[in-house]
Amino acid sequence: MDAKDTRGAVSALVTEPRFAQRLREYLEGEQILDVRYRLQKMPGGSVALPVLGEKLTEQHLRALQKSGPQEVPCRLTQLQDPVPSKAAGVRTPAQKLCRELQRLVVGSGGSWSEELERDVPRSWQRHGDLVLLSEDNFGAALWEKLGPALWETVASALGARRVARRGRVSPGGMRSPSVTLLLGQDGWVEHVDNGIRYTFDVTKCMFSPGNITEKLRVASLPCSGEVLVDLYAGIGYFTLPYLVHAAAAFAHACEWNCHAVEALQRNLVLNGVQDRCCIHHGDNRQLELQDVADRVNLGLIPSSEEGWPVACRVLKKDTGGVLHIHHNVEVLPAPAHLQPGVSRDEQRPTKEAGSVGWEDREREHQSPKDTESCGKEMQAARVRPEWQRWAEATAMQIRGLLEELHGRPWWTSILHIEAVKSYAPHVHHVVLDLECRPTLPA
Ligand SMILES: C[S@@+](CC[C@H](N)C(=O)[O-])C[C@H]1O[C@@H](n2cnc3c(N)ncnc32)[C@H](O)[C@@H]1O
Repeated sequence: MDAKDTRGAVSALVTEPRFAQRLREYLEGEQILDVRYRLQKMPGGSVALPVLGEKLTEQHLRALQKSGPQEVPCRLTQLQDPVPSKAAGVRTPAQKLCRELQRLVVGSGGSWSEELERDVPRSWQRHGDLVLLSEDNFGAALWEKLGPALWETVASALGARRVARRGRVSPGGMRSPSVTLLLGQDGWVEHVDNGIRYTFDVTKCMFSPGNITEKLRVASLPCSGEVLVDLYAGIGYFTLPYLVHAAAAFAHACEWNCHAVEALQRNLVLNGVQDRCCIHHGDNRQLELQDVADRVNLGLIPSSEEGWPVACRVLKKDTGGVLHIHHNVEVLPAPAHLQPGVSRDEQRPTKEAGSVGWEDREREHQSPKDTESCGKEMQAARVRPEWQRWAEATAMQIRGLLEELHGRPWWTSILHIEAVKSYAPHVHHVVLDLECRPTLPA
């Protein structure tokens, strides 16, 4: 049966108005009425009923033409400009995408299947006019046969002009994304986050939308007059909020990926803060800087541990400062029987449960044992014990590094543990705000 849709057009059966109701009932009964589109009046007064072209068979047409009381004289046509029904009007972008792809596949001579339907993306990242698809979709062999029309359809269904697809972030320290541009000339995009403009090439730099809460938190930190060292600056995800909103006086931004450095340079200019930032292009472990920072950002996961010695070196040796240490902490689920009255679902970590702060606590004259008392306070506030244990071990280790470096006692204090996001099943990206000060002579 040659009743395939062509791209943008919809198959329909045309009949006289007096047969329209009977035809409609038949098509509904056979589940081939295309409810995504309205019935359409045709020139000359006939009525066109949209049908699912890929399901309409020769048998259907024969049954309709068969003489007798059920006879419905009709002919097949293509509606070039179908009008979406009300039901179609409330479709989500994902449904719209699926529908357009279905039409493309069928129109190209293929047949739609559940496998293809499962292969259609349900979510994506949008960067202005570019949609970034994940690596999990369009795996079926048939997609490739559709050529550029596939990506043109994806773009038009999602109201975009460019399409790119992500592979896995390459395992090296550069965190380079393996993103391929599928439609469009280049991968440069622009984002505005919390009033800050970021531009970067999606095919060359990583973007972490999940870090938005941390970017907002950083923006609200009181950093007036401070010097920041951002050891893993990337395109400036954190450097910029520190400079633009948190009023840091100056930032040293370390980054070894030349593409990220290029984006960072552009972003500093875009936001008018290029005079307050020095970019150190290279491996931060070789950084020559020391004794300059009031605050050090260590935004690398799964661990920034390799940067801890350099973070200690750049902290001001007479007054110390605050480290913001990112880390992925693994949380092992407690057996349900050990948690009376708590279902497994309730045990699942949530962002809200994990965000704890006690900025109000007295910080003067703290000694290293304060780390322990912080621990009790945090547990009371439902910090995961694993986060707590990791934070305490880190605080001890950093204190050791600082004492070894300067040959005198220092204290460290856990100010806050922020849960940024969790990765299934039990890995949590957390940020430890650690205050580090040299102990004043008695
Ligand atoms: C997670 S990404 C970007 C970061 C941003 N802080 C965020 O969380 O969205 C970490 C950045 O650190 C850079 N990087 C990793 N190790 C580095 C090193 N030893 N020296 C300098 N840059 C490094 C990577 O190239 C990458 O751009």
